[in-house]
Formats: sequence, C-alpha cells, structure tokens
Amino acid sequence: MTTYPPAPQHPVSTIDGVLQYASIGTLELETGGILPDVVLGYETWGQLNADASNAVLIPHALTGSTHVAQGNTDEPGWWDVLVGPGRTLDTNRFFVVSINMVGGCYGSTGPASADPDGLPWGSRFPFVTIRDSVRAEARLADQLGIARWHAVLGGSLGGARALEWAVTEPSRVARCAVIAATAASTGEQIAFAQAQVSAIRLDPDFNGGDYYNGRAPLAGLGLARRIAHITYRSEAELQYRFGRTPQPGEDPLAGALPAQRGRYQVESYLDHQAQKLAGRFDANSYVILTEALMSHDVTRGRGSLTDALSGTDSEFLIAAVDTDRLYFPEQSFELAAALPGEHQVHLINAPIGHDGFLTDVLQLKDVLEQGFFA
Ligand SMILES: CC(=O)SCCNC(=O)CCNC(=O)[C@H](O)C(C)(C)COP(=O)(O)OP(=O)(O)OC[C@H]1O[C@@H](n2cnc3c(N)ncnc32)[C@H](O)[C@@H]1OP(=O)(O)O
Ligand SMILES: N[C@@H](CCO)C(=O)O
Repeated sequence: MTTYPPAPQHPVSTIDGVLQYASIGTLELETGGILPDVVLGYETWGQLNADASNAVLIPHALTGSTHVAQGNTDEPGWWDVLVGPGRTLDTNRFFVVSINMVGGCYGSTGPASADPDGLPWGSRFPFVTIRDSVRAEARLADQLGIARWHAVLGGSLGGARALEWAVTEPSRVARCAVIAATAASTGEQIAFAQAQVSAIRLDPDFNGGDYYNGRAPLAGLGLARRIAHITYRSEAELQYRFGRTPQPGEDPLAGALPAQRGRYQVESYLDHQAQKLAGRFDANSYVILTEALMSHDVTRGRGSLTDALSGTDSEFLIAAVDTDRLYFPEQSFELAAALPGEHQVHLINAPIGHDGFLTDVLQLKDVLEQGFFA
C-alpha cells in the first residue's frame, strides 16, 4: 500500500498529466471538525491563458484518480478519448485540472497520510462531505489563479462534486456538466453504499481503521467492490457477457463439498474486479469517499431543490446512461427540471449500465463541442 505523507509546501507548477501537490492549510469541516495541513494532489494539462478564462475542472468518480489523460506520461488516462490535443477538451486551448478528493488515496491528504505527529490518520481521519471537498478545491483554484472555471464536468461522484461546485461557488462556475449523478444520494444509493462500507468495517483486518502497521482489510475492500461493481453494470450486460457459463477449467457442480465447487464466469470476473481494486485503493479512503457520497445533498440547509439551484449562475449540461440502474435516468430528469431555465437530459446509449459514463462518454462529444467547448 502506497501512503502519501503530507508534502512540504510545494509551489504550484504545471506538467501535463504528472501528479503534483499543493498545500492548502487547515480545512474547517462542515460537521465541525478540522483537518490540518491539507495537501491536495492534482494534475493539469495545457496552459492557463492570460485572463485565466480557459480552465476546466474534471472531478474524478469514486475510485478514479486525477489521471484523466495521458499527457506527458506513459500511463493512459481514464478520459483520454475526451481530453488531449485536438480532442473535445483540446488541451491546446483549455487548461484542464483534476484534483484528488480530500480523503482519497491518489495524492491528497487521506487516512493513510501522516498526521502532525507523523502517525497515519487511520481511524482518526474525520468525516468529510462533498461541500468540504469543494471548499478545499476552491483554495487550490485560488493558488492556480483561477477565479472562475470555464467548465466543471464529472460523472457519478464526479458529477455530484461538479454540481456541488456550481451551487456552493456559483460565481466561479460558468458551465457545469453533471453526468450519471443526482442532486442528492437516494435511499437506495445510500443502502448500496452502506453495504459496501460494512463489508470493509467487518473485515477483522480493518481494526477500526488502524491497520497501516498490519494487514490491510483487502477481503472487505474486495467485497465492497463486488457489491459496487454489480450496481455499475446492467443485468443485460452480465447476462449477455457471462450468463451461466462456467469459468474455463472450472465446474460449478463439481462435487458435494463446497471446496470442490468451481466458479461461474461471472464469479471469476467479480473476483478479478475485487482483486484489482484491492491492489490499487486504500480501504479507509474507500469508506471516507463513500460516506461523502452518502452525504451528498445539494438541498441541505438550502430549502427545496428549486431553491437550492436558483442561485446557480452556470450553464448546465445534464446527462445520464440509459441503462444505469444505480443513478436512474429519471433522477437526472428530476435534476434538469429543477434547474432554472429549460434543460434536456442527454442520454448516453450504453448497454453496460452506470459505467457507460466512462466507456461511452464520447456520445457527449457533439453536445460538448457545440456548447461548452465550442
Ligand atoms: C491506477 C488506476 O487505475 S487509476 C483509476 C482508473 N480507474 C478509474 O478511473 C475508475 C474508473 N474505471 C473503471 O471503473 C473501469 O476501468 C472501467 C469502467 C472504465 C472499465 O472497466 P474494466 O473493469 O476495465 O472493464 P471490463 O468490465 O471489461 O473488465 C475487464 C477485466 O475483467 C477481466 N475479466 C473478464 N472476464 C473475466 C473472467 N471470466 N474472469 C476473470 N477476469 C475476467 C479482464 O481480463 C479484464 O481484466 P484487466 O482489467 O485486468 O485487464
Ligand atoms: N467504475 C467507477 C464507478 C463509480 O462511479 C469507479 O470505480 O469509480
């Protein structure tokens, strides 16, 4: 497990697609706590223009990193199809920024980071909300010289972060794209999230969150990913792709004892997804970011949804994946209807389900190129 101790006061600099760090000081949290010496990990692509009017923020989803695009590195990015020289977000024109959410494990201060005494935060890392993360990111925007984003766009947790940016900092967001995300996490979304968090907390290796000197709770994290991944994929995809087919070389009906039993392909696939995430993510960060998403509600303390959105000064783009069974398209229609002015919902036609916002985002190319990035 890689840990990220707070970096010393790093000057802000810009190298395409390379992780950088910025110290933003003490963060006062929405629920009353404080997080001292906060460092944010971030990546940038392109150059900020003279009047700082070309900056675009792309918040990542739950387990995403800041590596949106390959840039000057060997590692492919997760939205390479959209971001780069000559692409929809043309990095010859736009200055693109992605910031690791506070509490995450891709560069920002999180539970694996050292506290002021040099010990991992672990169980003492405070609860953060999406509003806390927006206020932290606004400080980094200040350091980068960005008073107002040309656009903020993201999917899933990234969409919730984008929307919260537009509502919390209305004068700083000119355009906002909310993809496969809701105005508030629903009862069912909270329920799925709670099952994932419980899987981690119930792993004996979790030790209340203080496991950095011992074994990490990889079984719990893997189980959390299995639960989540099922919600990220449609029933039709799992059936078409795997159905009841046994994993090659295994027989699900091999014998009477559980140990003799082989796996179906879909079981092997989920095992693989679990192992892959457990190899790249910190369980405490998974809990912190998941609970931040559970807290997501742009109306908290702001009246009705219409009231909450009435102060936004952004042009909006709302999109949903037509087969999404976690963030249902109807919820995107509700968000669009509550925004000031008329808004249609752009449907991404992807049989895959929720993850279509990552795999099929090019379906937004035309609407983005004719609007936000004309
Ligand atoms: C360091 C970083 O990775 S940064 C973070 C990058 N990730 C993110 O930003 C998070 C968002 N990204 C994602 O969630 C995903 O990468 C997505 C949605 C874009 C694509 O999902 P994937 O899991 O790659 O796609 P898919 O469902 O096709 O699964 C493919 C994997 O399943 C494996 N697989 C397929 N069938 C089986 C099976 N029967 N048994 C075991 N494994 C299987 C494939 O071998 C492949 O493995 P690999 O990813 O190790 O090459
Ligand atoms: N596959 C995405 C889905 C969450 O929106 C992720 O892991 O972040």
